[in-house]
Order: sequence, then C-alpha cells, then structure tokens
Amino acid sequence: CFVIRTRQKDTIPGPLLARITTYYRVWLLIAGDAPSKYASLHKRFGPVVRTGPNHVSISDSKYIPIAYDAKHVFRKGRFYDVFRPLYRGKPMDTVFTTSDPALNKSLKRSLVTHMLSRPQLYAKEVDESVDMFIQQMQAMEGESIDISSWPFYWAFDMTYTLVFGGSFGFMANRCDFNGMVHSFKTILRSTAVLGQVPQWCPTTLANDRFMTWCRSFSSFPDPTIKLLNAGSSPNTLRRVSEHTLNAHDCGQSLLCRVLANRTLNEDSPEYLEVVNVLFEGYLAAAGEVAVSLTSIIYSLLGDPRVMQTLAQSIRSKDMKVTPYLFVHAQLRSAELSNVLPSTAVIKESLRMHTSNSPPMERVVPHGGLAVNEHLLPEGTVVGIPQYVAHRDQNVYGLDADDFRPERWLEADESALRAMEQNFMTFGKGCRGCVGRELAMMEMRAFVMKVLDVYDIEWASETVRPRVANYWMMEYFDFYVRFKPR
Ligand code: HEM
Repeated sequence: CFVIRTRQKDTIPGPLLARITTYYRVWLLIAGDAPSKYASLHKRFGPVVRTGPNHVSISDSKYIPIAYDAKHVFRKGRFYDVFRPLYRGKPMDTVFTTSDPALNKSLKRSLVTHMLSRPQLYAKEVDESVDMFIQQMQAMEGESIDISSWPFYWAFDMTYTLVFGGSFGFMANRCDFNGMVHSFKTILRSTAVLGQVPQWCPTTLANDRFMTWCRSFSSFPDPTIKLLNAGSSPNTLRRVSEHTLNAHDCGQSLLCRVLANRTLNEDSPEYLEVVNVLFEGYLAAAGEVAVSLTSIIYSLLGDPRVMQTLAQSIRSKDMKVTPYLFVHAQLRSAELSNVLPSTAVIKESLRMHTSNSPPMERVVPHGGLAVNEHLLPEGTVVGIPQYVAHRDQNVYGLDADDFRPERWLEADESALRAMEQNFMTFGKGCRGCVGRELAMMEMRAFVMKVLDVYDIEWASETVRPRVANYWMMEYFDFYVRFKPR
C-alpha cells in the first residue's frame, strides 16, 4: 500500500511523506485533530498542498463552487465507500455514498428523500420531541447532564419518530439504548480513518464474512445492525415490512406518508428506499444534528454574553416561537429580523465548530484542474477543508477566529453572500445536504424551546471538555446543568 510517486516533477508543495505514502493522511486524522493539522499545512505550504500521492488540499475559497459543483462534474471519491452499510451481505450504496450521478439523482427524486427535505411536515413531531427532552430535564433537575450524549438521545428518538412513528426509547430510558450512540461514535471514528486507505475496504467493512466474524464479538460496535434489529416493538425492519399490518400506528411518520395504503414487500423499491433512508436518517442525519447541537451548546457556554442576549430575545413576549416558520430565513429581511438571532447563533456555532472538518473529497474530472500555477491531472482527489474556509479572514473579517454571531446580522448583502458561499457545514453543490432545512428547523426548535425555560451552566469537572474531530466532531466529558429560569 505504500505508493511511491514516479511522476517526473511534482511541483505541488507539501510534506515529503505525503508525496510517498497514502498513510500520511491516516496520520492527519488518527489523533482527532485533523482540522488544525490541515490549517497548519496551508499556513506552511500555501493554498495548494499535497496531502497524499494522489490527494491535494486547496484552501482558496474560489474553488469551492468548482470542486463542489452543481452538475456532478467533480464526483465523490472512494473515501465514501467506507460509509456503505452492508445490507443482505452486500455494501449498499446510499444517496450519500454513491459516486454515480444517476443513482444519486434517482434516490433524491424518491418520495422518501423528497419528503425528508420538507421540514414543515414534521414541525409538530419535532416540537413534541423537544418537549419530551424538557420533561426529562425537569425530572432530572439539579443533576449534571452528559451533553455529549443527550443531544444524540434526542436526535435519534426524534428521527425515529419522523421516519417510523413511535420512539426508540433513548430519552424515556435516559440511557444509550442498545449501546447505539457508543457504537455510532466508535465506528464513525474507525471508518473515517479507514476511509483514508479505501483499498482496505473490500476486505474489511465491505466484506460480509469479515463483518460477520467481527459481529460475533458482542462488544463490536456496529450501529447498523443495532439499528435494524432494535427499536421499540416491533423492531425497525419488521416495522417497515409489517407496516400495512400494523394498521398505521405510526401517525404521520414518513413511512405512513410514503406507503399510504399500499402493500409493501421486501423487494419493492419503496422498501429499499426506506431502508436506504434509515441508514441516511440515522447514521448521517441524526448524528450530524446531535453533534451540531452539542457544538451550539458548547459555543453558547463559552460566551455568556451571547447566551444571555439569545435567551432574552427568545423570552421576550413579542417573539413567535414557532421555528419551522423561519426555515427560509437564510438571508436577511426586515420581517424576519426578529428571529435571526437564533439563526445567526446557530450558523456562527457551526462555522466555528463545523461537524465534518477534514475535506470532503472530490475527484478531478477529464481535462484536469488548474489551481493557480498547478495543473492537477484527472483522477486527483481534491478537497477544501471546511475549518480553513470558515476562518478565511478575507470573507469573515480579521476576527474570523472569534465566535461572534453578530457578523451574520451586520454584514451587507454582498458580504453575507460571500459568507454563505464559504459556509460549508452542510456541504456544497449538487451533493450538498438535502436535510439542511430540516436540520436547521430541528436545531432552532431545540434552542428556542429549551432556552425559553432553562439557563444552561457548565457542570464539567474540567474547565473545558475535550474536543476531537476525525470525520465528525466529538466532545468528551461535557457536562451541563439545566437550571429553570
Ligand atoms: C446539522 C445537521 C447536518 C449537517 C451538519 C449535515 C451535513 C452534511 C454534509 C456536509 C453533507 C455533504 C457531505 C459530502 O459532500 O461529503 C451532507 C449530505 C447529506 N445530508 Fe446532511 N447534514 C445534516 C443533517 C441532515 C439531515 C437532517 C438529513 C436528512 C433529512 C441529511 C441528509 C443528507 C443527505 C441525504 C446527504 C447526501 C446528499 C448527496 O450526496 O447528494 N442531513 N450533509
């Protein structure tokens, strides 16, 4: 697996090891500090840096719309193979993992994905799930709450309700039901590292025999199997196939809406779509929402002034707390200005602590890519590290390293547009996040409802929790107290 470069002259700057071995990228990720390592590389070598024999990282944000284009010109690289779940013994391409534009488009056109991208359908369920969270906090008043886990409990339960109706039972049981959160975090860490050497994938994560062997160890962290076989009764998969027999006990869930009164069998396209969304819904969407929410709380706790201003604006009587109404408040407008503080705080938190920081990989198409004085040949894997783009002083100002939500409110239209263009938390272009609006609505609902009734305080033993980022942000030893106001 050590690849020695044989090309004549490599003019792209970068560390020597990156030129000769793909394992250099494993080293970049393995300690959980990839974002700052990428930032240091760019500081040292400039806007174009070689990070592997076939990998180049670009920090110049004018390449964002090129590498993350709207027409599938730059396709996803093999890194995403590691996120393909094994379903019926074979790796299953999902809307997120596939590099095939046709499959991506068809899965996106599917009713299931289409419905998930319409947040207004789920406002009531989202509101109820936040109410459930608040009830649990009331019951645990005075206790210190593990906030690196509870947002997962909330997001996993809520997503289950949206997709299937019913609940997983994380919040009700006040614990990591079936060990799913732990498995999710552990496997994500390993897949991110393994994704740097995707040639290992066919013999490991994508290999049914290997995975079956791993699963014979009860401690093996496998969230997909736990997800499929767990859940409130009946289990998740049986819930899908027995849907029509269950006489629609899942209310207005996505499953109910998609299936209406049709019969479902395990080979029908809808069944596969639902299973596909299950993987997306949990292993991408709910996890991303949970970790983003943790980052928001982390940012607010780090800046009591912002926490207080936000809480005051939420608690003021003329404020309408119906978050789904504000889904389209991406740009400023007079009538929505009263709700923007929550949007600004969320965006600023996600700018500072974006959940996926290593570059999202794309493959240079036929014809190559000219970046400054370099020509990257077809097949080169490129990416723009979000951490670096989010701290670009030309776009976010000289205080780009500071948490300052006001920047989203003060900027004029053209500055705001540039900030939006550099904001990569939800990805970009045709492979950007389809659940962005749903996620914003969920997080807004949480922040607005919880801050309406609670003050949040640190309760960690240490001053600050430890933060790591492999592929997704992770917080350790992060405890808070919810104090009724
Ligand atoms: C705060 C929460 C979320 C964040 C930060 C987030 C982030 C992202 C990012 C960065 C990508 C692009 C990944 C890449 O190009 O490598 C993405 C794609 C995607 N997201 Fe999200 N996401 C969130 C919530 C959701 C939700 C709630 C859903 C479900 C409705 C969802 C569904 C998807 C799907 C299906 C894709 C793949 C789109 C494609 O490849 O065409 N995400 N997300």
